Amino acid sequence: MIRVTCAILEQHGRVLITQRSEAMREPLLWEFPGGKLEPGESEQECLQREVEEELGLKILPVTRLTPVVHHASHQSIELIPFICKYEGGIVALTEHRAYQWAELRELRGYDWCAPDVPIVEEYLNLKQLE
Ligand SMILES: Nc1nc2c([nH]c(=O)n2[C@H]2C[C@H](O)[C@@H](COP(=O)(O)OP(=O)(O)OP(=O)(O)O)O2)c(=O)[nH]1
Repeated sequence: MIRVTCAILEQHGRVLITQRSEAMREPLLWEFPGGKLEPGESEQECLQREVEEELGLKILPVTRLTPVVHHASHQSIELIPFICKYEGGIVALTEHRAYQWAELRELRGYDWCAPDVPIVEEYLNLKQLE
């Protein structure tokens, strides 16, 4: 099982979401930035490293939400979400096709990677936007 962390990065009541590029697996779907856990790394360290690599941003993971296990034909992943605070930097995309600071009420309208769907629901539930 591949373990992947992802950041629900909040700022000014919006959340940063990223669109996977044509070159990535799951092309053009939306996700929360993050990536695979490396040996010896904590989940929070992984997230800080990945968001710095992918977006050039400093973040602080604050609240861990419920991990989602997803079985696809070629692999199984455990996607581990954290609500995160922005700490610094300006967005500079290195891998993704696009990003959006999405309003919470718009979040359900994006074409998400399958494992992200329950995470969006848990997050909106937490924010009382059912
Ligand atoms: N980062 C991220 N990956 C996600 C999400 N939802 C989801 O299904 N995934 C999947 C897509 C990929 O199969 C896997 C993460 O791989 P990745 O390619 O983004 O991570 P990485 O940068 O560490 O990997 P690599 O390209 O170096 O091999 O998890 C999500 O919200 N964020």
